[in-house]
Amino acid sequence: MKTFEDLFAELSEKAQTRPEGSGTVEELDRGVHFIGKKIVEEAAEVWMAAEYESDEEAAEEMSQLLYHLQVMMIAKGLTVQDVYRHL
Ligand SMILES: N=c1c2ncn([C@@H]3O[C@H](COP(=O)(O)OP(=O)(O)OP(=O)(O)O)[C@@H](O)[C@H]3O)c2ncn1[C@@H]1O[C@H](COP(=O)(O)O)[C@@H](O)[C@H]1O
Repeated sequence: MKTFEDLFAELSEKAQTRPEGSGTVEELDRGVHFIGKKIVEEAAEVWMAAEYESDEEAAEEMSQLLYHLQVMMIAKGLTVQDVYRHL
């Protein structure tokens, strides 16, 4: 199990080292517009899962939304502190 911070550290490392086969690297290379579309898509999937699917499926969709949000953070050069200061 990974925390939000664990995942952000992992994705940041992937962005630096660019390992073969990383979906994160692929998504970062596709840029902010593509990442934004994934966030919108996953947010809708969270909503639908919360209304019509199991709690487990909703939790999984939420995890995917958090993932794509973190990819956007990295694409924009933002840290977790940059986001936390607004919570
Ligand atoms: N948490 C995630 C994660 N969540 C979502 N995704 C990606 O986003 C896709 C899921 O969202 P999509 O809707 O595009 O795909 P889908 O099959 O339609 O899924 P749903 O429609 O059912 O939501 C997956 O196929 C992954 O490519 C993730 N990819 C990676 N991670 C984490 O990020 C780490 C680094 O990943 P890589 O960069 O690929 O090594 C991994 O170790 C994981 O912990």
